[in-house]
Amino acid sequence: MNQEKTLYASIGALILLLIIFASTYYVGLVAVLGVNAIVVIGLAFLMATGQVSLGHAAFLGLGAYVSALLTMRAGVPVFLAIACATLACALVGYILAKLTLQLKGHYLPLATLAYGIAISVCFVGAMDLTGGASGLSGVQPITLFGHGFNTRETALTIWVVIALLVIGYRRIYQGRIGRVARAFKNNHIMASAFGVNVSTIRTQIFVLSAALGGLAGALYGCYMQFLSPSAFSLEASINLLIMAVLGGTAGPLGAVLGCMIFTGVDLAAQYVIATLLHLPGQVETMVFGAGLIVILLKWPNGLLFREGSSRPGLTRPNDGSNHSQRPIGAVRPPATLVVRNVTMKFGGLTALSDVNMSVPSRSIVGLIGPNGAGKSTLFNVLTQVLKASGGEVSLNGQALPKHFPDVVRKGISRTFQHVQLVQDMDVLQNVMIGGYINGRSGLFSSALGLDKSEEAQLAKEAKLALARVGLLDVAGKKVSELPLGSQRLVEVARALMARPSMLLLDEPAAGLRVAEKERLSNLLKSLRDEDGMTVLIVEHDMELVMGCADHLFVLNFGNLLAQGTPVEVQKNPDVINAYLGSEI
Ligand SMILES: Nc1ncnc2c1ncn2[C@@H]1O[C@H](COP(=O)(O)OP(=O)(O)OP(=O)(O)O)[C@@H](O)[C@H]1O
Repeated sequence: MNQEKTLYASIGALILLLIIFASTYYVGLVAVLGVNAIVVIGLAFLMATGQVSLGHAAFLGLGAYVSALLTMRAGVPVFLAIACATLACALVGYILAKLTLQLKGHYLPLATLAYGIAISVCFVGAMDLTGGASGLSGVQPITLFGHGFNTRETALTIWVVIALLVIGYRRIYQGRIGRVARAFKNNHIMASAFGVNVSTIRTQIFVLSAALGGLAGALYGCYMQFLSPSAFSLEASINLLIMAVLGGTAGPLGAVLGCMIFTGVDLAAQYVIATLLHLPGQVETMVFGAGLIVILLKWPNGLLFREGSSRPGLTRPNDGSNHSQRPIGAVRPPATLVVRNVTMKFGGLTALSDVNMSVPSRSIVGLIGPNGAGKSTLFNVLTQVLKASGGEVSLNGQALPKHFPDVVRKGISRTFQHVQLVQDMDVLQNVMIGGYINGRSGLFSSALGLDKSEEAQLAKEAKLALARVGLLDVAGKKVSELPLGSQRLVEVARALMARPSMLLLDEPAAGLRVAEKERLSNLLKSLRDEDGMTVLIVEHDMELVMGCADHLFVLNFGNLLAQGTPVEVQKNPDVINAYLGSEI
């Protein structure tokens, strides 16, 4: 049994023992702990994708009131009311996501703070419905076949829900959507370049976390049988956030442990601050607030479990198959790229000026030039990461799609000048991100475990891609453990996963050793000759470029200075003056 499973088993056993043998007071604590854990599982995943919510207690309250009112006022059966409350919160979450998730920087947490406060104020204001500040009593417990659940049965139900959620969320984290969601936290341009619609996935994950808030709230109401708006205040939201930060964002286990530790510390703090020191309760809030600041500053990805896990079994580098024998790609028709009068201006700076270029299919074409010549800018225009100020680019006679996540679907895959890998993820998972567009599974199919064969196929292809760049033996290592040169090759493997017809490589040889460069050169030739790919490469390593390119374009100050075969370009006096000097 691995460490994670042992922890799960220990937590499960501890909770079960408490539910069976502890006094009702402690069983109640276990129930509330479970309610928090349900919200925090969603909140931690939200944070893993780079989003944060300072108002999640609002969903807890919304779920609690909707479920309670449906059962009390409309006579809806409890389980149906819980489902309705969950759906209602998902709907509100969707609307709020649409309104707020486009916000950048500090504006997003501020917006979540605002709706958290606004919704909790409504709980107090809607006196007729919620009972206002005095609260709502007489909420129905969970009832099955006429039997109302007592505290122990309710706590057990809550923890059964948690067990199911943990299973589902663990699968989501490590499935197709979870993988890219964890990747776009810091690299949303990279994720988009592999076909990920970042805002759609962000919305889905936010909606899911809001729904979990609603579910938790409904269960909370059934346990407490009394609702007070103070339980869903800003302070409650901050406490939930502390639990999520404590547990870390690497998976649901951290979320559950974060809640357990928070509850333990809370009980201890209450004892020390109130009983021993006789200080008012607000001091405890201040201590927790200060704790949150320290943790966020020191461990921004959480304290206990941070990124770095991958689905067990997928990262075994050697499964006995001969990876190097199988070709990758070649599923698309050969690609021809034509660039007409492309101009790119950044304010007053013209990075590209009327550039014309034709890249024939099944060729290796080099794009060279001094620093600042506009090479990377052209790459970004060719993948629609940047919208050209003028001119047009066509692939096989058709204009490029307007949205850059769609470009990879047309067969253009790329690497980046500055390596854009998820440093804390292992190499195999990073490479699998490149195959995103070839998969279909979504959040629910992952949660239900229906993506196993797709994931296995993706892992197989990722190993094949790694074998082609000579890095199969490091598949299970974290990317951060690899030297920069190897990281660049991992990026090449990831780009191959999209099964491109055109590969754009931005300085892939930077940091490579001689033997690795030779391997890269052979790989490029084999991609052209065996897989029928077109390769466009930006590179300062002239030995590599001259050794493998069929044709070269030379940029200088955003203008096309020259083009021709490597031999022609090397003899061109303008190119020698501007870039090559007399070395070559
Ligand atoms: N997002 C941006 N905003 C403003 N200026 C930019 C931006 N991106 C690039 N530039 C400018 O455009 C010019 C071309 O830059 P680019 O990175 O394309 O050159 P390059 O040929 O790739 O250089 P290098 O070989 O050093 O990577 C430079 O003057 C650069 O400062």
